[in-house]
Amino acid sequence: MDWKQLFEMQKQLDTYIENHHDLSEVNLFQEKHLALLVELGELANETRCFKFWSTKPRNSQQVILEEYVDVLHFLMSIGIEKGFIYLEKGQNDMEASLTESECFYQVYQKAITYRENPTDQHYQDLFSWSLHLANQLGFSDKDIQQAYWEKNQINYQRQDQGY
Ligand SMILES: O=c1ccn([C@H]2C[C@H](O)[C@@H](COP(=O)(O)OP(=O)(O)OP(=O)(O)O)O2)c(=O)[nH]1
Repeated sequence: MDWKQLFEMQKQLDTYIENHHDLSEVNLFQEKHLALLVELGELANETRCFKFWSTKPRNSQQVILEEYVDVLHFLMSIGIEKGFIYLEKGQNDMEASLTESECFYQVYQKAITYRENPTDQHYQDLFSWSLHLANQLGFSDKDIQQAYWEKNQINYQRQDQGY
Protein backbone atom coordinates (compact mmCIF):
# COMPACT_ATOMS: atom_id res chain seq x y z
CA MET A 1 0.00 0.00 0.00
CA ASP A 2 1.33 3.43 -0.91
CA TRP A 3 0.81 5.10 2.46
CA LYS A 4 3.00 8.03 1.50
CA GLN A 5 0.53 8.99 -1.21
CA LEU A 6 -2.43 8.72 1.16
CA PHE A 7 -0.67 10.85 3.79
CA GLU A 8 0.04 13.43 1.09
CA MET A 9 -3.65 13.48 0.15
CA GLN A 10 -4.63 13.82 3.80
CA LYS A 11 -2.23 16.71 4.30
CA GLN A 12 -3.74 18.54 1.33
CA LEU A 13 -7.29 17.94 2.55
CA ASP A 14 -6.44 19.11 6.09
CA THR A 15 -4.89 22.30 4.71
CA TYR A 16 -7.93 22.88 2.51
CA ILE A 17 -10.30 22.48 5.46
CA GLU A 18 -8.19 24.64 7.78
CA ASN A 19 -7.96 27.44 5.23
CA HIS A 20 -11.67 27.19 4.52
CA HIS A 21 -12.44 27.72 8.22
CA ASP A 22 -9.65 30.23 8.82
CA LEU A 23 -7.93 27.88 11.27
CA SER A 24 -4.48 27.56 9.74
CA GLU A 25 -2.85 29.06 12.85
CA VAL A 26 -4.87 27.02 15.35
CA ASN A 27 -3.63 23.81 17.00
CA LEU A 28 -6.32 21.25 16.12
CA PHE A 29 -4.67 18.17 17.63
CA GLN A 30 -7.12 17.82 20.53
CA GLU A 31 -10.20 18.19 18.32
CA LYS A 32 -8.85 15.74 15.77
CA HIS A 33 -7.96 13.25 18.49
CA LEU A 34 -11.44 13.46 19.97
CA ALA A 35 -12.88 13.12 16.44
CA LEU A 36 -10.86 9.91 16.06
CA LEU A 37 -12.33 8.47 19.27
CA VAL A 38 -15.85 9.45 18.18
CA GLU A 39 -15.40 7.91 14.71
CA LEU A 40 -14.06 4.73 16.33
CA GLY A 41 -17.25 4.59 18.39
CA GLU A 42 -19.37 5.09 15.28
CA LEU A 43 -17.47 2.29 13.58
CA ALA A 44 -17.93 -0.06 16.54
CA ASN A 45 -21.63 0.83 16.55
CA GLU A 46 -22.04 -0.20 12.90
CA THR A 47 -20.37 -3.57 13.57
CA ARG A 48 -22.55 -4.03 16.70
CA CYS A 49 -19.72 -6.31 17.90
CA PHE A 50 -20.25 -5.37 21.58
CA LYS A 51 -24.07 -5.52 21.57
CA PHE A 52 -24.45 -8.85 23.38
CA TRP A 53 -28.00 -7.81 24.29
CA SER A 54 -29.23 -7.63 20.70
CA THR A 55 -29.83 -10.07 17.87
CA LYS A 56 -30.05 -7.37 15.21
CA PRO A 57 -27.43 -8.04 12.48
CA ARG A 58 -24.41 -5.85 11.86
CA ASN A 59 -24.56 -3.22 9.13
CA SER A 60 -23.32 -3.98 5.58
CA GLN A 61 -19.59 -4.19 4.87
CA GLN A 62 -19.99 -1.10 2.67
CA VAL A 63 -21.31 1.01 5.56
CA ILE A 64 -18.66 -0.38 7.93
CA LEU A 65 -15.91 0.41 5.41
CA GLU A 66 -17.21 3.98 5.04
CA GLU A 67 -17.00 4.41 8.81
CA TYR A 68 -13.54 2.87 8.83
CA VAL A 69 -12.18 5.42 6.37
CA ASP A 70 -13.47 8.27 8.52
CA VAL A 71 -11.37 6.78 11.32
CA LEU A 72 -8.45 6.57 8.89
CA HIS A 73 -8.75 10.26 7.92
CA PHE A 74 -8.42 11.42 11.53
CA LEU A 75 -5.80 8.80 12.28
CA MET A 76 -3.57 10.13 9.51
CA SER A 77 -4.36 13.70 10.45
CA ILE A 78 -3.18 13.32 14.08
CA GLY A 79 0.07 11.81 12.77
CA ILE A 80 0.59 14.72 10.38
CA GLU A 81 -0.08 17.18 13.24
CA LYS A 82 2.98 15.80 15.03
CA GLY A 83 5.12 15.24 11.92
CA PHE A 84 4.68 11.45 11.67
CA ILE A 85 3.54 9.16 8.89
CA TYR A 86 3.02 5.41 9.01
CA LEU A 87 6.04 3.43 7.90
CA GLU A 88 5.00 -0.03 6.82
CA LYS A 89 7.43 -2.62 8.13
CA GLY A 90 6.16 -5.87 6.67
CA GLN A 91 3.86 -8.13 8.66
CA ASN A 92 2.69 -7.01 12.08
CA ASP A 93 2.61 -9.83 14.60
CA MET A 94 -0.67 -9.05 16.30
CA GLU A 95 -2.74 -11.66 18.03
CA ALA A 96 -5.03 -13.02 15.28
CA SER A 97 -7.43 -14.60 17.75
CA LEU A 98 -8.58 -11.33 19.34
CA THR A 99 -12.27 -10.59 19.11
CA GLU A 100 -13.41 -7.42 17.35
CA SER A 101 -14.24 -5.87 20.72
CA GLU A 102 -10.75 -6.59 22.03
CA CYS A 103 -9.30 -5.13 18.89
CA PHE A 104 -11.32 -1.91 19.26
CA TYR A 105 -10.17 -1.71 22.86
CA GLN A 106 -6.53 -1.99 21.78
CA VAL A 107 -6.95 0.83 19.26
CA TYR A 108 -8.58 3.04 21.92
CA GLN A 109 -5.76 2.31 24.35
CA LYS A 110 -3.06 3.05 21.77
CA ALA A 111 -4.87 6.26 20.81
CA ILE A 112 -4.88 7.45 24.45
CA THR A 113 -1.21 6.53 24.85
CA TYR A 114 -0.36 8.52 21.71
CA ARG A 115 -2.25 11.56 22.98
CA GLU A 116 -0.49 11.46 26.34
CA ASN A 117 2.91 10.83 24.80
CA PRO A 118 2.94 11.59 21.05
CA THR A 119 6.10 9.79 19.94
CA ASP A 120 6.74 8.19 16.58
CA GLN A 121 6.81 4.75 18.21
CA HIS A 122 3.39 5.29 19.79
CA TYR A 123 2.05 6.50 16.44
CA GLN A 124 3.35 3.45 14.58
CA ASP A 125 1.80 1.27 17.25
CA LEU A 126 -1.58 3.00 16.99
CA PHE A 127 -1.54 2.82 13.21
CA SER A 128 -0.57 -0.86 13.16
CA TRP A 129 -3.42 -1.71 15.52
CA SER A 130 -5.86 0.26 13.38
CA LEU A 131 -4.77 -1.72 10.34
CA HIS A 132 -5.12 -4.92 12.29
CA LEU A 133 -8.67 -3.84 13.12
CA ALA A 134 -9.36 -3.30 9.39
CA ASN A 135 -8.06 -6.77 8.78
CA GLN A 136 -10.30 -8.28 11.45
CA LEU A 137 -13.25 -6.45 9.89
CA GLY A 138 -12.46 -8.16 6.57
CA PHE A 139 -10.99 -5.30 4.54
CA SER A 140 -8.04 -5.57 2.16
CA ASP A 141 -5.56 -2.78 1.46
CA LYS A 142 -7.28 -2.25 -1.87
CA ASP A 143 -10.72 -1.86 -0.25
CA ILE A 144 -9.33 0.70 2.17
CA GLN A 145 -7.46 2.69 -0.46
CA GLN A 146 -10.46 2.85 -2.82
CA ALA A 147 -12.86 3.87 -0.05
CA TYR A 148 -10.36 6.45 1.22
CA TRP A 149 -10.09 8.06 -2.23
CA GLU A 150 -13.88 8.24 -2.51
CA LYS A 151 -14.41 9.82 0.92
CA ASN A 152 -11.49 12.18 0.38
CA GLN A 153 -13.27 13.58 -2.69
CA ILE A 154 -16.57 13.84 -0.81
CA ASN A 155 -14.82 15.78 1.94
CA TYR A 156 -13.68 18.39 -0.60
CA GLN A 157 -17.16 18.61 -2.10
CA ARG A 158 -18.68 19.11 1.35
CA GLN A 159 -16.34 21.99 2.07
CA ASP A 160 -17.22 23.60 -1.26
CA GLN A 161 -20.92 23.19 -0.58
CA GLY A 162 -20.65 25.08 2.72
CA TYR A 163 -20.98 21.97 4.90
O1 LIG B 1 -9.28 18.29 9.50
C1 LIG B 1 -10.06 17.44 9.06
C2 LIG B 1 -11.43 17.44 9.38
C3 LIG B 1 -12.24 16.46 8.86
N1 LIG B 1 -11.73 15.51 8.04
C4 LIG B 1 -12.58 14.45 7.46
C5 LIG B 1 -12.53 13.15 8.19
C6 LIG B 1 -13.87 12.53 7.89
O2 LIG B 1 -13.79 11.77 6.69
C7 LIG B 1 -14.79 13.72 7.69
C8 LIG B 1 -15.65 14.00 8.91
O3 LIG B 1 -16.45 12.93 9.24
P1 LIG B 1 -17.95 12.80 8.73
O4 LIG B 1 -18.00 12.80 7.26
O5 LIG B 1 -18.57 11.65 9.46
O6 LIG B 1 -18.52 14.21 9.21
P2 LIG B 1 -19.49 14.52 10.39
O7 LIG B 1 -19.54 16.00 10.49
O8 LIG B 1 -19.11 13.77 11.61
O9 LIG B 1 -20.81 13.94 9.77
P3 LIG B 1 -22.31 14.14 10.20
O10 LIG B 1 -22.60 15.60 10.12
O11 LIG B 1 -23.01 13.32 9.18
O12 LIG B 1 -22.36 13.60 11.59
O13 LIG B 1 -13.94 14.84 7.47
C9 LIG B 1 -10.39 15.50 7.73
O14 LIG B 1 -9.93 14.64 6.98
N2 LIG B 1 -9.58 16.48 8.23
